[in-house]
Amino acid sequence: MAEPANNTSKLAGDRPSVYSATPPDRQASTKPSVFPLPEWLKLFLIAAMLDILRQMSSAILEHLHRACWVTVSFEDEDACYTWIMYWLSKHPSWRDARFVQATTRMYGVPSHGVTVPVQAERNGAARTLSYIPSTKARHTMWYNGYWTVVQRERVYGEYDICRESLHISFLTRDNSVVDELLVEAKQCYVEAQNDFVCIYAQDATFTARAWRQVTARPKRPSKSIILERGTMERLLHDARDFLNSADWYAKRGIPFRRGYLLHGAPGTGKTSAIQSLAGELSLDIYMLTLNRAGLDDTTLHQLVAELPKRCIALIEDIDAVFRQDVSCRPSEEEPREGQYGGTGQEKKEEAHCRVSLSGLLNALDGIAAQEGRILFATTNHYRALDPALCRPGRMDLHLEFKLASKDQAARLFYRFYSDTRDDGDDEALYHGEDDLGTHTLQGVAPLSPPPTPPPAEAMSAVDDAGTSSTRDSEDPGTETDLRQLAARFADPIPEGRFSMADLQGYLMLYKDKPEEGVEAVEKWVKGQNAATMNA
Ligand SMILES: Nc1ncnc2c1ncn2[C@@H]1O[C@H](COP(=O)(O)OP(=O)(O)OP(=O)(O)O)[C@@H](O)[C@H]1O
Repeated sequence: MAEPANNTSKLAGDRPSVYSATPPDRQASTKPSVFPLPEWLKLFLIAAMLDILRQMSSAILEHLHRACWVTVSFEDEDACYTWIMYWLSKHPSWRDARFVQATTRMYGVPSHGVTVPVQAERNGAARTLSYIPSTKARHTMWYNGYWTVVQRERVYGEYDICRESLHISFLTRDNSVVDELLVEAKQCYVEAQNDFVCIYAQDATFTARAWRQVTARPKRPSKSIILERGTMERLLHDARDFLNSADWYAKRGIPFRRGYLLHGAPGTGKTSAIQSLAGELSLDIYMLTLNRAGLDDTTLHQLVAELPKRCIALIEDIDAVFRQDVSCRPSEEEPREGQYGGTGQEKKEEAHCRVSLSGLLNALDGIAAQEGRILFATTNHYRALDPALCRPGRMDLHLEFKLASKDQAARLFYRFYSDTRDDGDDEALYHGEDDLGTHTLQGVAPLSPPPTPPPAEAMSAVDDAGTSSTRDSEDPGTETDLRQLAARFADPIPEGRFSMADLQGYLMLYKDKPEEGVEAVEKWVKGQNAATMNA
C-alpha cells in the first residue's frame, strides 16, 4: 500500500511542490492574489473581527439589559446599605436558597433575622444567625412580582480595606420599583429599631470619612436615670422644646442651635442620660472621637457635614484632647490623674491627636448650624475646658452630675430590686417608681420585714412624698418593706462620696439578696474610706 505513494513522489521529480498539490484541472482557474496576506496577518484580522463581534454583542446585551432591567446599587458606607441588608436577611426567599452566607451580623438591629431552623430548636444559642446573599453567587428571587437578581460584591481598596456593595436588578422598565424597595426596607428597619437607640461612630479606616453604625442599645426609660430631682426632666423638656422650636428661631433670626455640656465625676450617669434622652426623642447618636488616629480638622469637618439632620452628636470627654496643650487652663480643682480616668493609653492617643481647637470650634458651629442637630459633650474636667468651647451658642446648658446623695442611693436601691420579679410590666414599674411613694407600685419583689426600724434621716430621703400611696397600694406590705430597706441602705452612705456606678457595682454583689446588701453596706463604706485613706 505504501508503494504508489513513493512512486508519485518520484514522478513529481524536481517540480515545485506547490504545483504537485493542485489537481491539473483546477490549476487553470487559480489566480494569484492582488495583495497576498501573510498567514499571521490573516489570523490577526480574524481575531480582531471576533473581538469586535464580541464587544458588539456585549454592548447589545448591555443595552438590552439596560432597556429591560432596573438596577440599584448600595455601598456599605451608606446607611441604606444596612436597611437593605437587614431587609434581605428577613426575606423569605433565603429559606429555599441553595447558595447563601450565614452571618451573626445583625446590621444594627439586635433582633432576629431569618433564624436558622436548627438554632430555633435548640434553646440558648449564644448568637442569632441569619442568611444573607453570598458574595460568591448571584441570587435570584421574586420581589413584588418582579424577577430580581441580587449580587453582593467585595472589593479590596487602598490599605487592603475591604468594601462591600450590593446590586439589585429588577426585570422591568418601571423604576418606581426602587422606591418601593427603599420604602419597604427602611420601614422594616425602622420598625425593628423602634425599641433601640442606634449608635454611629466614625469609620475606623484611615481613608473613610463616613459614619458607620456600631451598635444599637435598648431604649432606656428616663426614670431609670436617677439624678438630683428634676434634672432629667429639665433636660428632656429643654431638648424637646428645642426640637419643636425651629420656626420660633427662624422668625427671630436666632441660629437654631443647642449644645449641652454634661460635667461631673465618672460614673454619675452622663452617658446614660444622653442615651436615655436619645431614646425618648427617637434620635440616633453619632459619637465623635476626637483623638482617633487619622482624624484631623479636615476630616472632622467632613464628618460633621455628613451628619443627618435630626440626631444627637456626642463628644465624650471633650477635655481629653486639649488638656495637655492647646487650651488647658490649669486648675487647682482639677482631680488627680487616675481619679477621673487619664490612663496611659489615653495620653498616648492625645499625643497623636491632630484636631486643633479652632478646628473643633468650627466643627461645633457646623454641628449646631445644621437644623435639628443637638450637640452633647461630656467631661470629667469641667474647669480645664477652654472658655471658647463652653460659651453660650456652643454649649447652652451646662449640667453638673454630682456624686450620689442619700436620696439617689435610696432610689437606686429601690429601682434595683423593684424589677427583680419577672412579671414583665416595665411601664407600670417606671410610672410607679417616680417618687418612691407617690404612686401605686407594681412588680415589687416580696421581701421579709427589716430587722430594725429605718433611721428617720434616711427615710426622709425616700419618703418625701408622704406615705399615702403606701395605703393605696395593692400590696402595701411589700412596698413598705422595699422602701424601708432602701432607706436603711442609704443611711450609712455619705452624701457626695460615691458615684452611682459605685453603688450599682455594690448592689450587683447582692443581686438577689437585698437584705444582705443592706446589712453589709456600712462595712463596705468603711472599707472604701479606709482604702482611700491608704491610697
Ligand atoms: N444617675 C444614675 N442613675 C442610674 N444609673 C446610673 C447613674 N449614674 C451611673 N449609673 C450607672 O453606672 C454606669 C456608668 O454610668 P455612665 O457611663 O452613664 O456614667 P458617666 O458619668 O458617663 O461616666 P464617665 O464620665 O466615666 O463616662 C451605668 O451602668 C449606669 O447605669
